[in-house]
Amino acid sequence: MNEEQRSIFLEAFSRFPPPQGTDQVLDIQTSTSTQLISSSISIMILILRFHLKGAKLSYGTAGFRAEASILQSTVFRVGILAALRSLKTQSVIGLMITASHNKVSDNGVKVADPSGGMLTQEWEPFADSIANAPDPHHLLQLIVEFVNKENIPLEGTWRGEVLLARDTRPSGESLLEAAKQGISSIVGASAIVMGVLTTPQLHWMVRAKNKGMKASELDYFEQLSSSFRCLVDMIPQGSANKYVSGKLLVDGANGVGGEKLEVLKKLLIDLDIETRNSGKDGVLNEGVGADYVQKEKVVPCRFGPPDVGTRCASLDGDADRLVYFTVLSNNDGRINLVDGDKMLSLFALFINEQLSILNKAKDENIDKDNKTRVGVVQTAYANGASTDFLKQLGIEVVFTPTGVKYLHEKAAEYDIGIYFEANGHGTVLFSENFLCWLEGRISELSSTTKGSEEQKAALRLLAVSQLINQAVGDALSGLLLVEAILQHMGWSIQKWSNLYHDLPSRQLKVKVVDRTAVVTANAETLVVRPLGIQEAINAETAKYDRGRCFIRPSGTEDVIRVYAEASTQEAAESLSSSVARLVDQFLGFGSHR
Ligand SMILES: CC(=O)N[C@H]1[C@@H](OP(=O)(O)O)O[C@H](CO)[C@@H](O)[C@@H]1O
Ligand SMILES: [Mg+2]
Repeated sequence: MNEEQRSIFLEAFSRFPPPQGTDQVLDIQTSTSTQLISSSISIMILILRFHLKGAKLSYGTAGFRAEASILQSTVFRVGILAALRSLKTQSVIGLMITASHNKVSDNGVKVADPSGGMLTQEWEPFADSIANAPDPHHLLQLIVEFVNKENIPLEGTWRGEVLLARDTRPSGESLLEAAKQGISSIVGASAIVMGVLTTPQLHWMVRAKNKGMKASELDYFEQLSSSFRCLVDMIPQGSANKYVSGKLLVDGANGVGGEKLEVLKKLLIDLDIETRNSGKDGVLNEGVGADYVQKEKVVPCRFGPPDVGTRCASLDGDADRLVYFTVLSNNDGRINLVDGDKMLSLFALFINEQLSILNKAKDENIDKDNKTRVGVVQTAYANGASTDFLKQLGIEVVFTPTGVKYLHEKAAEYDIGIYFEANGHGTVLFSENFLCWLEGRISELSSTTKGSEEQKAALRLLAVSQLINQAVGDALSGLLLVEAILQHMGWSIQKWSNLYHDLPSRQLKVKVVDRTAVVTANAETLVVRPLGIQEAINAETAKYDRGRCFIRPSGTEDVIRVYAEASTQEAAESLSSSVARLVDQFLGFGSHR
């Protein structure tokens, strides 16, 4: 045992004295490296303190989520995983304590990889197995095996570094402490507490830090505000009109997003924002927030008739989702929703416009080889009208299963990849190659045709790449991009909303005996098991004009989700109910709503 490990051990030892019999477990490490043997003593002591209280957990689509009081042990274990990931990649890793749009008594934990993206899917089985290890013996054995299998270097000079943050949930502080203990229990990796942040801020910082860029919270705000300013400064004369210049009302979901928007707002001179539900006197996600607004299609608390016609936006609990809406004038609390699909369409239009200005002057032959590959990524939940609209623009549209980890991966294959889930989580990714080409083009144009439209288009694209979060979907950066583009186009929210009209749709959840009995293919649009159900769904769907319907097991709840679209609301309701009945018939009794 070297000096450093000895001090880690002694420090942990003094805080968490070993219970009786701990020395017996040391046998299982005898075949591993000396580094792990020595640090395993302190890990074991900590494991005993953070013992799992009997819940079955899965890393799922967005990390572990559960009732906060049972999460101490899980978060501690994810801390160990984050430290190992940092050692394996020799890079800074992120660990976020949040349960996003879930109720305030829940919490969760997820890991950001060195790129700032989600934890690699290859490590998810390990995350599941350590989260569910029944006892300290088992847990330590899993860690030892994994370290050996992955050849994780425990003996180098790099000890690992994990940036830690949490949202505003009251349980966050003690869970953050558990994460810190987990992180430092592995050969003394450093846990750097960033405090209360939005999820995308943490992902942004991890990415920036690993790229050797400025990575503080102030740097984040400065990058967002200066790139926004840059876009606004290049708005063609006469474009910005009175429809856009009005106030923007933002529902902060009583979470971290509202709080951060208040800070960002001070740096924005070109935007009049009023934040409501910023958490001072309301409950997180209760009758507020992007998930509530998008799923229920009703106004959030503190919005109502006086706001009719005003541009409104709603963030979710950890500010990685954003939707826009307007309050309808018939005073029944209903809204006109402008969702993730419409944001995607707006971004695609703007980017396409800039690319065509930029490429106008290019030599036809060069153009053929250097054509910028723009791709749009959606899921089966995207409204069919949005997909038609995008295809009409001549844009390549591809589909992935639900979950941003899939969309992000696909979008990264393009020069410019735009992805959004209908619920408002998404971003625009620019490839390194494209950015390199763009910078070259900007300097070329600066020396030949400075101030030209081509040069401005190139500068706008560069500013978009700096404004929109390159690590993960980000409500704050998404909001600024929407606002900049609306000002650029001189569009009101109504004009934006009228780009196309959503097909009426309906989502239901059906409780079944075993949701894993449903196996899907083709980006979740076809059911291959149980046999026969897809044919039955097809027969129902065929009865409806513009009917489209699919089912899939949720990755975050114990339900089968049913999604139906049709030419009228009544038809969408009817199709979804018939298919929910089919789910009951094939998969056991249940109730749906
Ligand atoms: C229909 C729907 O909104 N599904 C959501 C939801 O996943 P499910 O697997 O459908 O439960 O939570 C995911 C994580 O937040 C999000 O990525 C996804 O879009
Ligand atoms: Mg969220």
